[in-house]
Amino acid sequence: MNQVQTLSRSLTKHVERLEDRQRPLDFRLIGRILTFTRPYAVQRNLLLVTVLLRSIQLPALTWAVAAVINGPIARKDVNGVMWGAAGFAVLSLSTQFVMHYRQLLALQLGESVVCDLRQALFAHLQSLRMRWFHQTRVGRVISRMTSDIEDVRIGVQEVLFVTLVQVGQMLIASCAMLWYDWMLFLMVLGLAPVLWLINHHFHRRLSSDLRNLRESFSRITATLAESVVGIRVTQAFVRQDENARIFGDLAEDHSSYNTAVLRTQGLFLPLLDLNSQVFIVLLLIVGGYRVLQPDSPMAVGDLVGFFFMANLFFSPILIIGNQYNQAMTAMAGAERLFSLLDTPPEWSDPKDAIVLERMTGQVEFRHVTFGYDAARPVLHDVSFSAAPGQTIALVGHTGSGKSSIINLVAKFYLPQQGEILVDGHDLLKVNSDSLHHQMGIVLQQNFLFYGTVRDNIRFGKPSATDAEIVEVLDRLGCGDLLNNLPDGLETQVGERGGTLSSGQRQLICFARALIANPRILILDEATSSIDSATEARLQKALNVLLTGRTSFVVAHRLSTIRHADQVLVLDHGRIVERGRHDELLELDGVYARLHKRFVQQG
Ligand SMILES: Nc1ncnc2c1ncn2[C@@H]1O[C@H](COP(=O)(O)OP(=O)(O)OP(=O)(O)O)[C@@H](O)[C@H]1O
Repeated sequence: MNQVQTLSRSLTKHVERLEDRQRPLDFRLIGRILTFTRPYAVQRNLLLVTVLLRSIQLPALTWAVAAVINGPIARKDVNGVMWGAAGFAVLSLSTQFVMHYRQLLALQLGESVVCDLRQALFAHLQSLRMRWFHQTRVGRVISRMTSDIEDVRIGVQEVLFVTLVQVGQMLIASCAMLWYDWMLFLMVLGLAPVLWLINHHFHRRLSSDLRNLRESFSRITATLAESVVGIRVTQAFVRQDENARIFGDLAEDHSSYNTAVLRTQGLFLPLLDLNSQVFIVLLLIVGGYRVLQPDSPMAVGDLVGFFFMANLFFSPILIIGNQYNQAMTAMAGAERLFSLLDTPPEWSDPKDAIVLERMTGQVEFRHVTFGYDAARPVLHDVSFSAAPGQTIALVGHTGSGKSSIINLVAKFYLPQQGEILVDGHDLLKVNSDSLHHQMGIVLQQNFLFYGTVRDNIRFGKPSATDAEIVEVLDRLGCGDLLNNLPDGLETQVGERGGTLSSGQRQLICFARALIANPRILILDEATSSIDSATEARLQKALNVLLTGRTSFVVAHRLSTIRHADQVLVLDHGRIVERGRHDELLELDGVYARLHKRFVQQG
């Protein structure tokens, strides 16, 4: 198999993992969506009234035309025709009025439901624990919030009420046809399933063609995105021709699916039309024969009225077919949305959780064993104690368990065995918010949110004034940082802080942590290399940040380790050495070897 086929295959696999776009109607799900309309019961009930009126109005309009033809026109009664036309005009005006309000109310109801659903989903997402976020792809979370909710919105705003109007219209048209001529009505009833079957088959085929089309489009966009992001690698490895060939294949693939969609539409739409024409021919023959009978109870006007009603009976079949398709899409979206809403957080604080008032910052691990997957522990029987105000440096090879320890201190995960105590309280029994309020975290990636420098620093203390922010920056020895920024505190940091240098980003993260004045500080030192002047600055700021609080530092700088009260050396999830820097050097073990490498690299 050549490379083009391999890539296409792997992309196909990726796309095959796309979630199902449709699922059968499920009244449990529909009921659940409808519970979101409860706060808007008045609006929803008014909407149902307009739906009822709409289903009556269209047949009534048609009936009025037939009545005028059959009555005043047949009698050549000019006055009657004028009154009839006026009556029709009034009825038609009221029809438009009701249609306007039906659409408006449906629009408002759909928007309200979607807005509430989005908020419920966002609040729920924030309550989920770290493991869920690690296991779930961001794209999936975003599509819950966007395309799935959008499908539900269309379901509420359009599908539900349009279908009700159409079904109502069909029922009333059926009654009218029965009244005009029950035999002709039976003929119409016989044709309805044929039309429904053709329509259903058409939609199924179209839906499968459209799915192929969507998937091929996803392959194109995925390849395009990769090509743009990875252009440097492409050019460096002179892969342009190869990539162009792969892209060409995908583009041809997409084109063939597009043709298939058009071919399906081109085949079925005339077929549906033909079906209607056949129906008209049959109705003309049978209806005409019945009217022409000398003792026929059916007048010409009745036949005209019957034609109109038959049209009102058949046109909803096509519309309902379309809506049915949309409804199945909404079902798939709703099912995914609700299954996310029903995902419980991995754990919750006990009801009587201890609220930590003012912590001293004493932390103790007692025989802690932990694994992201319980069957595969990454920390084994870890025990240590950190006195208030101490700095604990975590050192070890990559994957040795340093970040896992800070994940446990921060109560992002719970251990499988052993206990973690803060101020003597088992973390399991501690109220998480009260812990997090007194905890500061500075991560390696320096995550900044979209907004200004001020917004980002205030994240640590929403009530902080500008004076407090400036004071914190001064304490960190980086007051001049603001002068170097184009708009001072007002400077936009761009997406993820993209408009700032990595040193500036780190300082802002330090300020964000310091302004909250945490009792426990967690710091994953950045490994990115920065110039020595910035490095010295960060070190000074770091010393300020660490002073007076219990700190856990995943240390990458020798100076941080030297100043630590305790260095914990990890190897394959176990603490293999512990002590101060000098003591560990004397041991001449794992740490001494790591140190040698540090010094050589440094
Ligand atoms: N979210 C996760 N899900 C599953 N396994 C994980 C997760 N995070 C880390 N691990 C695994 O746990 C082990 C310890 O990882 P950890 O991140 O604690 O190491 P580390 O010492 O901080 O490494 P580094 O210095 O590279 O950041 C590794 O084997 C890693 O593959």
